[in-house]
Amino acid sequence: MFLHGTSRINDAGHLEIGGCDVTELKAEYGTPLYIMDEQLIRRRCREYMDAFAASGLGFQVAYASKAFSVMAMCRLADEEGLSLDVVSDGELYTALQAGFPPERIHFHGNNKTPFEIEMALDAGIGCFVVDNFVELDLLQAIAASKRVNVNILLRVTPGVEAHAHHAYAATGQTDSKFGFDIGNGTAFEAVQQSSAKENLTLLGVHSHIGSQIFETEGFEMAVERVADFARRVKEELNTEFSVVNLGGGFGIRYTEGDTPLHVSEYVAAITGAVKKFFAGIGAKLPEIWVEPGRSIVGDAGTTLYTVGTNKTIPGVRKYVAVDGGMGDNPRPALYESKYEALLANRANDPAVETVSIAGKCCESGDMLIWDVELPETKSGDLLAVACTGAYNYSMASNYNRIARPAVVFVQNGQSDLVVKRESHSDLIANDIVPERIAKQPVTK
Ligand SMILES: Cc1ncc(COP(=O)(O)O)c(C=O)c1O
Ligand SMILES: N[C@@H](CCCC[NH3+])C(=O)O
Repeated sequence: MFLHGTSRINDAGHLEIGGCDVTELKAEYGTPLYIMDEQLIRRRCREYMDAFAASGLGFQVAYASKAFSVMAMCRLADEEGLSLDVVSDGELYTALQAGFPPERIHFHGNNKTPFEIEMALDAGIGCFVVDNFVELDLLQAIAASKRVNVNILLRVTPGVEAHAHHAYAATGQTDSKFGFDIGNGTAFEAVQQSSAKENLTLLGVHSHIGSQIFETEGFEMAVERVADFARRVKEELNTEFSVVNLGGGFGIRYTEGDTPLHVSEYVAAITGAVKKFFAGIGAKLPEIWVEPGRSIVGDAGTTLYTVGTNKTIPGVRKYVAVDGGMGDNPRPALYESKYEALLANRANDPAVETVSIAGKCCESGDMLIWDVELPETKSGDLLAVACTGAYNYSMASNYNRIARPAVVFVQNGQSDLVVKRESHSDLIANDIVPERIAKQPVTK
């Protein structure tokens, strides 16, 4: 397994992250456990901030909290000077409860409810990324009823087919549930309509082409299309964009075959394209906003499991089961995502067998890794799966009524619990047995 960030093998042959031996983390917090390398998260935040600062353009780096939305992460993002992208009342609530400055929060989503819009307006968030005509009218109506003005970006689809890791993660193409299409004229129509809405201030446009993208061409093409659009809007409507948000999607290394660029290379490509394609359109270049999620937290996360049972099917394969699975990491089942793993309590032992890592859910598709080379595993061993910081905790479920794991931040030999492990009582906390049913006589 590739060792990310502060991960290393210590003298005892154990995996250590942030100076914490994972066998000790298991003793203290149990498994499954999400372990987040705080230093690596901060490093990624700074790589974005420094690269944009070096570009000389105005900018905001908004952490896409959908990747991993917990209060400690919101605080960390604030401390590092990032803005925040939220996509639901729940993510907004998490951010506000963490004390995240509302003026640096951007609200996304293709179906914001009236409740969510009111909540965000009451909180005084910095900007709505408006997705469609229904929302445009709704936002204007609610803002007018509250007598407030609100900044908006219009989400556009630039018609770029990005090389995302899965079709479900591509969003820049015309056939997408998100945004106003530039190619068919709806984006232009949206700018016209926005200008006529008294309580809305149009800052510019937003384009997010997809996720886990390794090359820069898609982003550069999106900038070119958005710049062409900006030119038309300026010429025909005399409206200038002061902000262009280019979304997230910057890839990370999950397994050997993944070839992400350094953060600075993505940023240089984007800012270079903005300087090139926006030159001569307006009096000054727009501010550039981005929304990285995966590339801030993805490789900082490791999930620690305890090995339980195994099953060998001669001539076919050996299954090794761990105490978690698709409940804490649905990505292999959903996108056939690939991961690397390490026997964390005997990390220096040579690999002697090829096994497949199964979860404990009642689903054949509950497989974390097909075919990984490991030392011979025994019940009670610890298995670490790398790169689980993004879209794992945030996409976790209680399927089979399995409690969601705890999350710890580790740094400099210290571990801090940031999410408690769910308890059995948490699992039934919202259950109600109506009296009508409770009173039924028990049938024999
Ligand atoms: C609108 C928007 N912004 C930002 C992101 C974050 O993307 P990523 O985690 O790939 O950086 C996403 C998710 O793909 C998104 O849909
Ligand atoms: N959730 C996805 C990517 C889509 C993210 C949000 N648009 C993943 O785990 O890869």
